[in-house]
Amino acid sequence: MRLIAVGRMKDSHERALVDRYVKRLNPSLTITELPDGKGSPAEIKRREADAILSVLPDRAFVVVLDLAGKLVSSEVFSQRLGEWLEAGRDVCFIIGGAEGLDATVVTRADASLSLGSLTWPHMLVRIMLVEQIYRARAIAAGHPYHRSGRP
Ligand SMILES: C[S@@+](CC[C@H](N)C(=O)[O-])C[C@H]1O[C@@H](n2cnc3c(N)ncnc32)[C@H](O)[C@@H]1O
Repeated sequence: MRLIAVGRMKDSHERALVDRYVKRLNPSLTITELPDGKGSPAEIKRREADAILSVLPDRAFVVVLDLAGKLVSSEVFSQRLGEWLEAGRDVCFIIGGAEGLDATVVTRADASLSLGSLTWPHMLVRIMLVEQIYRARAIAAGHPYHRSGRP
């Protein structure tokens, strides 16, 4: 699996949180950080989109993190992720920068995921996404990390 994310995570506490989950993931997750775009908001989005699309592997199964994306439970996310992995394509998550994702990236996506209707800073989204990927794989493996709390 891959994660393409705009912006460098400089804060060591944030990096430690990401590492906490990434080091336990199976299959592994490779994170590619892209520099923040420069210029007007529209130019920033277009430049970041060019950079994102240029590093996407061929045949990637692209999942964008988007406010307007699909809202799913952790259990459903676990099931979907399992299906995407079994399909054998390179599952590639994308998190935008401060201006969000350009329409060209959203259009390229095979799936979209929302973490709710609140707007989160992209570094927090990265932390929450890797936790949810870890949780999804724990659910798939029957590991007690996840407790649904509901019948
Ligand atoms: C600060 S947000 C960008 C906000 C931008 N105004 C927009 O409408 O997308 C940076 C990135 O974090 C991700 N993001 C933020 N909140 C999210 C949410 N609730 N669900 C999914 N992704 C989110 C998206 O990938 C977004 O491009």
